[in-house]
Amino acid sequence: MQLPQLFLDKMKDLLREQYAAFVASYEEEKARGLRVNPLKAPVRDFLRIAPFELTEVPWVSEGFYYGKEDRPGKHPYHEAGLIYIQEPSAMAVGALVDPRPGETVLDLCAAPGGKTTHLAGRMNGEGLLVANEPHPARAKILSQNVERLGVRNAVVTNEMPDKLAARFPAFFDRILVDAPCSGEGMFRKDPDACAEWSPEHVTMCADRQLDILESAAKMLKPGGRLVYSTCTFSPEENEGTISRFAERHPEFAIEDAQAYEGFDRGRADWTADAAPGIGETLRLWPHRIRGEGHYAAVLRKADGEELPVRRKHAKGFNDLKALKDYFSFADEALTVTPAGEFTLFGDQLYLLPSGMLSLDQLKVVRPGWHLGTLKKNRFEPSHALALSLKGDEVRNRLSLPAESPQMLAYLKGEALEAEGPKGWRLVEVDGYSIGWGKVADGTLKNHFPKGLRWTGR
Ligand SMILES: C[S@@+](CC[C@H](N)C(=O)[O-])C[C@H]1O[C@@H](n2cnc3c(N)ncnc32)[C@H](O)[C@@H]1O
Repeated sequence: MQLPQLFLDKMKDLLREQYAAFVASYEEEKARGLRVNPLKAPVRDFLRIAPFELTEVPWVSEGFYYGKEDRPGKHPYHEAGLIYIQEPSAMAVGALVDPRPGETVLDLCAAPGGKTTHLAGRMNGEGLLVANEPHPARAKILSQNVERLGVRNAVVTNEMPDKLAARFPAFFDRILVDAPCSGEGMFRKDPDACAEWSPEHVTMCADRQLDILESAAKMLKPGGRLVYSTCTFSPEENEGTISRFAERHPEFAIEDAQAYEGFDRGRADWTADAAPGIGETLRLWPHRIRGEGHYAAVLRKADGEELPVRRKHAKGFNDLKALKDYFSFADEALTVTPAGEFTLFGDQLYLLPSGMLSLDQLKVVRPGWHLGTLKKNRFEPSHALALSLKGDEVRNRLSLPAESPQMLAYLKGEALEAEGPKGWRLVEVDGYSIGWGKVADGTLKNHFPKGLRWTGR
């Protein structure tokens, strides 16, 4: 692989005796990783059914390497949201954020959603997760991944960080800034990052990272945890950005980020005016672990009183007459009735996560748990609702084995034979929800979304 000469010269200077091993790592196979989604299945249950060659990623309980011949991204379990394909080093970041159920969490640079879905899994559907991505097309992909993994408590926004900072001052318990960067750590995986690289790009990225951190700092509660990460090696974007931020923000202290075998520490000698604690940040190197390059820092904002702020809470939509068809659907098809603060976007019905602030004037891709469409005189449940439901939350289900011809036919959008009562039926793969069907006269009409169908397979 052809790496930029200026990049190689710089790495040689920094790494010295480790340089040869570092360069040799570019000739090695990249590590392939997947993360089990605990919102769908506990890890031990997934391991019982997984048809892949899995070995544990040492730093994340939900993370596994898979074999070279495996194609987990093309398996019905992927479609059902049981797994997320994620680069193993990147999994370390979600674990450092370490969110708890019930907390208020922000993922500020979130697409395509690897870390958002990791955080969501750890929050177990409780609390509020705001996932933001300024690039519109990427925000859409983020939203699709939130849907596929059956996340109930996330709001997806498409904003610049400063716009969010004005709306959410001192609001979040934990914030992740997985910053846009020069991507040096991904050259092996992503040749585009390699082609874009230049010293000027590194400097531009470092300045942008500082701006993003400024917004994040405003949105964190006193005592809150801020995790900063990049997938690049350049000290300017790692120790440099964190040191510049810490100098401007004495209310933040760098905390010890938990290290595992093969993880290295941030280098105070690689930046001018290194912040105290820079040696407690993490560097992950491809020649030291089975994963790509990453950097991560954990910071804590000092406890203290913030000036009281007036918050405008999201106003729910509670027109019971308009919601009548939704409640009839829930009565007939479900054993639970998702309820709380509803919100309507056009004819699309959502449930807002608890504690959500007003979304007025913000670009919102997904305002919460998508329940379905309020059609004229009937309610049609959404694919997101199907993916987030467990078997015991629905009255009627049809579980198909992953390898069965019926499963493939369902994913291709075909109708299936089905006995039993008329009405909505949750289709499952080996007991895990994957979509809706509607039964009448012995036939299950296929409601697997057209855009997701497995055509050509
Ligand atoms: C490293 S990627 C995030 C990867 C993601 N966290 C994941 O795990 O899947 C950085 C993201 O930041 C977005 N971004 C670019 N400029 C930004 C800005 N000024 N503020 C916030 N995010 C930005 C990029 O579009 C990109 O999607």
